[in-house]
Amino acid sequence: MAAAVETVEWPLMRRYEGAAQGRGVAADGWRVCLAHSFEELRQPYGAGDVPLRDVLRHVGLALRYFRWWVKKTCIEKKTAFIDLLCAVPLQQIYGCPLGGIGGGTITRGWRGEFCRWQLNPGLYHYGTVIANQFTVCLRCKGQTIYQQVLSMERPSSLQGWNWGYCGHYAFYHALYPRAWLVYELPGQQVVLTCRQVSPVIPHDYKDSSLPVGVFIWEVENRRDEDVEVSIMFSLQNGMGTKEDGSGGHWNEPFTFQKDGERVAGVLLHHCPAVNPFTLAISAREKAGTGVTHVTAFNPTGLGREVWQDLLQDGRLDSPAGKSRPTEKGEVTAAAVCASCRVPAHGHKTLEMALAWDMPCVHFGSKEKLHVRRYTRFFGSKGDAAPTLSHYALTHYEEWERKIEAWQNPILENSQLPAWYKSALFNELYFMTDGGTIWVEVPPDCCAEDLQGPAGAGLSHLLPVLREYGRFAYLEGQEYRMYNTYDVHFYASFALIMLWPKLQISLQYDIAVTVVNEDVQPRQYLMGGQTAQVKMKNVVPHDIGDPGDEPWQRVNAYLMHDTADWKDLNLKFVLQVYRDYYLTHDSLYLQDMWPVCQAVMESELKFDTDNDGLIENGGFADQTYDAWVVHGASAYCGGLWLAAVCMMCKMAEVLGDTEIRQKYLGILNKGKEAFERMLWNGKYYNYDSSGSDTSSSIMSDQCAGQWFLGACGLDQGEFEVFPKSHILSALRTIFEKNVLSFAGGTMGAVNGMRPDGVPDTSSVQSNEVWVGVVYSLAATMIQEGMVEEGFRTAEGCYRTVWERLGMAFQTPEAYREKKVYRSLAYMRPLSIWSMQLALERRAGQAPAPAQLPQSYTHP
Ligand SMILES: CC(C)CCC[C@@H](C)[C@H]1CC[C@H]2[C@@H]3CC=C4C[C@@H](O[C@@H]5O[C@H](CO)[C@@H](O)[C@H](O)[C@H]5O)CC[C@]4(C)[C@H]3CC[C@]12C
Repeated sequence: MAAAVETVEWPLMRRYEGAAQGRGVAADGWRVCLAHSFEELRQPYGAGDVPLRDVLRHVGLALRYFRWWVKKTCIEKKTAFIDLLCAVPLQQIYGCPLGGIGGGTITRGWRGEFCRWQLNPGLYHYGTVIANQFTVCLRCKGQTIYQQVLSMERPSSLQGWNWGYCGHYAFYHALYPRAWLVYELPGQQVVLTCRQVSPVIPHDYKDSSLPVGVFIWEVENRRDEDVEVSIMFSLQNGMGTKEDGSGGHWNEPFTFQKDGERVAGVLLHHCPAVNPFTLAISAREKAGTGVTHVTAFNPTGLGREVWQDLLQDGRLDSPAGKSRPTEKGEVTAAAVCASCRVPAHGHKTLEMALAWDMPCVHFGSKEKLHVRRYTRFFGSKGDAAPTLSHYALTHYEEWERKIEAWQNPILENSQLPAWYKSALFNELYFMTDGGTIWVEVPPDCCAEDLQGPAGAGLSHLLPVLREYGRFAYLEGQEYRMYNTYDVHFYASFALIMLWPKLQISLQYDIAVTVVNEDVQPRQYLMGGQTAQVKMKNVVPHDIGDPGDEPWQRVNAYLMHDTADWKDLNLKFVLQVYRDYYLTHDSLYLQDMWPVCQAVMESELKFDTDNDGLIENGGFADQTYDAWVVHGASAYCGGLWLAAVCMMCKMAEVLGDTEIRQKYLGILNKGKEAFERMLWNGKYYNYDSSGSDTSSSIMSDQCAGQWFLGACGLDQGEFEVFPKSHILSALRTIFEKNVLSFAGGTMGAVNGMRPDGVPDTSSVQSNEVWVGVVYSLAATMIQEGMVEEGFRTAEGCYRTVWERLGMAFQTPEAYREKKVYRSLAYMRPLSIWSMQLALERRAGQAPAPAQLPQSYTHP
């Protein structure tokens, strides 16, 4: 047993028996031995986990939901936007997804499997396609000495292949958007390192949109003789759904040459009635590297012909011409093989790619045809797979240089803990694998088409959307709503810091919906009341369901009527100023200003006693949508004061003295009311209702301060919350919600009673929300509690990535024991606010925006 790896640093490497470290593997990231298995298997939160009191409280909701679910799934034959009755079972298998932003994703597992598919936008198919493999063939002196599928599986199909690779000799290492698989080939003195690269590059709006992934195979020959090495990449035509056998799919070999660079491979044309696409597997031809192929084979049979073909000479037969279209019930696959000679004690590289071209997409309703972002560079005819493959294989080195230039300053900072470096980059997987879609605005589209019937009067809407397209990502893979806004508030830090133009574009889309309405009546499931889908002058909950027609029909969420939610409007105002502060985009600020005023006007009606502070409505009227709030509250009241403060600041920047005066008056009154009604000497009470749990300690009580601090609006004339109160509240949260919960090892519980027992008054007060914990950690860092901030966030990372096996599917929530809720969720992207807080402390954050010339005070 070599076990040369430090197991404290890599707790998931205990079973590693190899000695190889691989070639060029990053020093930081998430590392796991392929033989590892996670001991704790959690369950999705289900009806059985609901305490009797909550059962009684939610019985009406349960009945209404059940009725709605039956209608949706059994009568309309559609899937539910949240399926509480059929949760996706937890599989502890996922690794880095392949693909850029918004062109679809194919996730590989950490054991190398192709297992999670999101080619139809926002709609996931979970299933490992067994034919999708890399196989290695080694030949010495003209004889094949070793041929092995690089998979631990022993499937019932393709039994003519040599399966069952020993996982103790391989490990996986992820540092998104790259990942490495290191295979020691037992007894062969050959080490293979497969580096997987996707084009996810901050501030890049071209290559980051491409639906491609590259696999660079580094082959190390430690023998005293030369070895001929072949890597075969096999792929099924389709995603492993029943559609693969629907007939009419076909494959064809291709070569593509440009600027003296040549790639060769096979195109797999997949031809369903809706959203047809072409997959391409390919390799780069260069001196000393030969590329061969099998155009079509049966992946459901024994696979002997392909196996023998490779075994014979380390090459594939390479027939010319295309395959015939498949019959109904028939499935087809193809393979590409790259081969080279590696000298004794030498090293060689083989470069392969997977590209997919689904240029035009329909959502579930099939009403509108959308054209993906990458088509502006590669065309929308559906013939781009060869050029995409060539582009990927000739540009990945440049992508890696850019990725390293972005990541290295953080990775090389010895002050930062290793787990944080892994968390920061790996959590970014959701930017592409959040059901993400990035589409073009049609060229014939005019401002009126985009602004909706009410005409939003946004002067730069059209140029922004024309230049940068439209972007949407899901609340979660299991919560199928695009751009859920109360949650995006947390995640938006990743977007504004890395792809600011996409955040600006998303905000324009929200602004349009604000001024528009949808008067269609419907019943809301939580309260049972009937109200219209979307009211004018309020921010929607979400931009729609990809199973329907997003952008066109917003507010897929029908648990509550969110026109009465207290946080959505405020979160719009807070993001507008934050975005302006970080981008200095004054045109954006000017366009958003009337919208901010409109939503704040709507919000003012929630200040029923005119004390300058809004009140919650006695139901779960904010992002904690199953945790009731009465009267003034730390969470919404704090967000309100922060938004009022930002209204003053924006009015100042824009020279709008009247509005500035108005909100200054509200701010002064509201601050006084907030302190009087909620401050208890140690922290801000959950709410002012005086109920049994109104003195609960909410981990998110400083959310307003979090945003103010991120925008440098937390001191001097802009000090909204007294510094001493914020520090005392954060210390209390650290002591109670973090250290007194699960021994301080699982992050912060949402609600804690002052006596150190979690608040079980609602299903959500008793949960840890990973994204909230990362934002809390950022707030702590902003306030100088750096160690506490890292300790708080570390609990979540270690729980999710190291203990529960939920890598690349970080859930919204977990409890101390047994259950989790909503896998692969948007909110944890808030970890990027920790990075912003660290950069601000180090003096690297952008300078505050200057006043635009035309808007300077008179
Ligand atoms: C009689 C039955 C056996 C008792 C059943 C009780 C259940 C009906 C409820 C118990 C737990 C409830 C769910 C808790 C969370 C939910 C999430 C929510 O959607 C999104 O949640 C985010 C918070 O996590 C929020 O920020 C986003 O804006 C929301 O889009 C939808 C409701 C629910 C699923 C909730 C439903 C009812 C229970 C299952």
